[in-house]
Amino acid sequence: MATMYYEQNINEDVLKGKKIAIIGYGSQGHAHALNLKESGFDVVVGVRPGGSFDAAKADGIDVKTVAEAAQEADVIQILLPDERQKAVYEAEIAPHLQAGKALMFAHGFNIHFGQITPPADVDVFLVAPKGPGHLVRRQFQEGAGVPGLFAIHQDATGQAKDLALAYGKGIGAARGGLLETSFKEETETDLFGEQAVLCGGATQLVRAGFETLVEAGYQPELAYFETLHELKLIVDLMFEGGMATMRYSVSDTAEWGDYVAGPRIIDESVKARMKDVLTDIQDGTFARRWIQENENGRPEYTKFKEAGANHQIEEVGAKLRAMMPFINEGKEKVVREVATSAKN
Ligand SMILES: NC(=O)C1=CN([C@@H]2O[C@H](COP(=O)(O)OP(=O)(O)OC[C@H]3O[C@@H](n4cnc5c(N)ncnc54)[C@H](OP(=O)(O)O)[C@@H]3O)[C@@H](O)[C@H]2O)C=CC1
Ligand SMILES: CC[C@](O)(C(C)=O)C(=O)O
Ligand SMILES: [Mg+2]
Ligand SMILES: [Mg+2]
Repeated sequence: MATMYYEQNINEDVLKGKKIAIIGYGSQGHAHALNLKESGFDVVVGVRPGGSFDAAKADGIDVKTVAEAAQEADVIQILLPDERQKAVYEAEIAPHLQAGKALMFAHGFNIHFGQITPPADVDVFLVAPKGPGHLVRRQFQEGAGVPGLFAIHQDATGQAKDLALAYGKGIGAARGGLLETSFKEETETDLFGEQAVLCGGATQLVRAGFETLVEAGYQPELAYFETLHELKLIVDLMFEGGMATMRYSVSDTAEWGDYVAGPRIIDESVKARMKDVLTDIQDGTFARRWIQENENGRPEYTKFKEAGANHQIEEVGAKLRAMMPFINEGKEKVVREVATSAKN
């Protein structure tokens, strides 16, 4: 059984009075910084001048360079893209990691795969929300919370676990539940989930369904509604009450089709390939390829991104969503960021 912690089990006083540096103000960074600030913690954001530096300032956050924020903080949470963390850590964070400070992550990639090796006299732990940063922020504002994982890599002060729990409470994750894990388990399961199910699996399933209908002569707009738009509504029901609740709401015809056709699509061969993907994660093959891809200037990443953005489903979807402004009500920030993001 997992060990879970909720708000009522956590005393956040251990983190009160400490200065928390959030390094990066992107998807997770803005959510952690704003949620912690509104939970009464002392937050400084460290980011390079330009893009998100100005966004943090506009949000009323105390913003400094990465080195300045790391220097003045007791707790340093690295919320930069995984592939940038090593370089920024070595140049701007490590020189300010005095004994007794805490170094944090929201994903274990750089510690687990040996990219960053902190000194032994600092605490090292992670608090990893199980959801996108913009939803971590949105749900916090709504009084809800995205659940999270926490793990301790080094406990130099004897306070690492209490600090991690207090931090998790500050960002709202303890409203949904904080689950105790290890860096290895968090890293491998997070990579597997995003590759096989949440991002890779889901987008390929939707894309294959859309293409199958369009290639068979059905209208692309209808195919979009059927395979992408409605997926959110179906998943909402699973989210609210599990698969049984979804199956209760759909027709018996749909439920029967679910039982007989589902296993024809996602069969044992899919599971075998999921196991291959997991093996590549566990033995470091995936990490080595991603690190190498970045060292090469991301040629394949750029090609895949362009192909995805130019797919017909995106063009059709954009037109249909423009006629449904209610979809993005209160959510303009994410949509605007996607439109202008070069992520470089
Ligand atoms: N995205 C998510 O929802 C989740 C992410 N995580 C983990 O959280 C961490 C952060 O990921 P995510 O939020 O996606 O990251 P983002 O890609 O959103 O981070 C962007 C931020 O990093 C800054 N940045 C990038 N390069 C540098 C640099 N060289 N020097 C200083 N600042 C820099 C950007 O600044 P600028 O504006 O100047 O470019 C921006 O503030 C990762 O470890 C990830 O695995 C964990 C759970 C979910
Ligand atoms: C599912 C992708 C994720 O792991 C996340 C939002 O949890 C990420 O790395 O962004
Ligand atoms: Mg994740
Ligand atoms: Mg991830």
